[in-house]
Amino acid sequence: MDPTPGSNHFLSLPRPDILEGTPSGLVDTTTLAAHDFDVDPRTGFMPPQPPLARLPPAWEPWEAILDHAKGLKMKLGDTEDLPEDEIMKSETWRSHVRALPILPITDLRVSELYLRRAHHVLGWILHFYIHSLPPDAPVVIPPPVSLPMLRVSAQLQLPPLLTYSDDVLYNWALKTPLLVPDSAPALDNLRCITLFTETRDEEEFYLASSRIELKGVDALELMQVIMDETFVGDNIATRRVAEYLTSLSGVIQELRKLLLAVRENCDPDVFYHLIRPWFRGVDSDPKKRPWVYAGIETDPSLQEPKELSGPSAGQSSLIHALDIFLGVDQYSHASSVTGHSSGPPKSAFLDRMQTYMPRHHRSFLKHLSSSSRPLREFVAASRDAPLQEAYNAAVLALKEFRDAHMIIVALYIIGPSKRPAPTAARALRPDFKKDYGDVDGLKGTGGTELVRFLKDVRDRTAGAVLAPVE
Ligand code: HEM
Repeated sequence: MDPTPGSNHFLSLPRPDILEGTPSGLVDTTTLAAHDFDVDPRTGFMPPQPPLARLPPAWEPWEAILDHAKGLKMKLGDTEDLPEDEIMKSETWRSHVRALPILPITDLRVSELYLRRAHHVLGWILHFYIHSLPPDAPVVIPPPVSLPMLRVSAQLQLPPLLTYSDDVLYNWALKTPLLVPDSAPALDNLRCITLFTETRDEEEFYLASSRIELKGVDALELMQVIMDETFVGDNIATRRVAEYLTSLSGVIQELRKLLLAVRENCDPDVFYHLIRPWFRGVDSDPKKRPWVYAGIETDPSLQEPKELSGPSAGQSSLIHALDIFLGVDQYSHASSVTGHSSGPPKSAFLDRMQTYMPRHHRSFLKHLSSSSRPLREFVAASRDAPLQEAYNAAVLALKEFRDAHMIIVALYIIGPSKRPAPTAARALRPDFKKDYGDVDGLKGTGGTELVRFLKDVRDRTAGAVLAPVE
């Protein structure tokens, strides 16, 4: 796919260097829809066209070494009783990574699509490298990966490791070509480009999120029309907002179903033992090893990375958008909900996760939260019982989405970590202490003390429900 299509095309305008900024008076042309926060009316936070699947030939060494890693079906470095030939196989691959040339990224900066693909490829190499290391080896990312990754990440304003955008938003292709050109892909017409394990389970894990993102377009559309109506604000608008909110509850219920459907093709034990450890960031490493980006000291323009949590759907802009739009974020994003009870102070987990989102999506969320007519205030001020009921139903639908999410977490993390509990999938609201014993030490890939954190966010979501109109 040529990311510079035709000399008179919008995307062919020079991409402003992100570190230097857009010259004053000029629009941000880093992506076609940058002026629209890169949110597409057909595909939402997913790009409307399948993401670039290969970099130009100058960066073929990265693509080739990633292909090599995928083909080797490497095992996790901390696999118990790993046979000697597996240890040698991954060490040989890592020695090839260390021997790569340090490729310049200057020419990648012409296109956001090149940079996205570079972050994806380097992120995957970096995680293959770190998580295939023997468990006691220090984590030192060699300069041929660390330096371009830091430089690409600075351009994209993302942390230098895999993010949700690498494994979900920009990790798909069409199974079969679209029947109607430029339409949104059907939910069952997606496949993934890059996987750690080449298993259907891993692909389904990412695609569950992709489907939620695509279905979420209906929610984004409703948010838009509701916002328009709240600006009108008369009686007819109030009635319409109530109707749209009822539709929004229906969409959130659909998202919940899509989330629960991950159980159809993703096996919890395969996920927990074989897939999930590849995602670990620095704060979910059981050995608490620091990550060293070797060579960083040779380039004064680079900064020591501060955010190194592994990819998590907590980085999905869609769920954040729902929180913000419904006014739930003042509860769920409260500064006390950090996901950490010990260690250095952290900011609210969900706010921290926004630094892992593509920057245009981050700006979209900022724009949404600075609305001069916040929905929750509009509903509270209306004293209109049907409107309030419709609003509360939407908030509760989001809480039910989080209830379902806890079922998934019980099934995919807590169960396998304590021996599988066959009833967990069917339990509506698992009693964690009773069913699984002490789970306080379990960490999410985002580094959270996951049970306490997820329960806290779920319970706080319901905190936004408005008291009935008297
Ligand atoms: C097998 C599937 C899944 C598992 C095992 C899982 C696990 C987790 C865990 C452990 C966390 C805690 C934060 C962290 O440390 O990363 C989390 C957070 C989160 N996950 Fe998932 N997740 C799954 C699928 C999804 C999907 C498909 C979505 C929606 C796109 C989603 C949305 C979220 C959100 C929004 C958070 C932040 C907490 C919140 O807002 O409630 N998850 N997930």
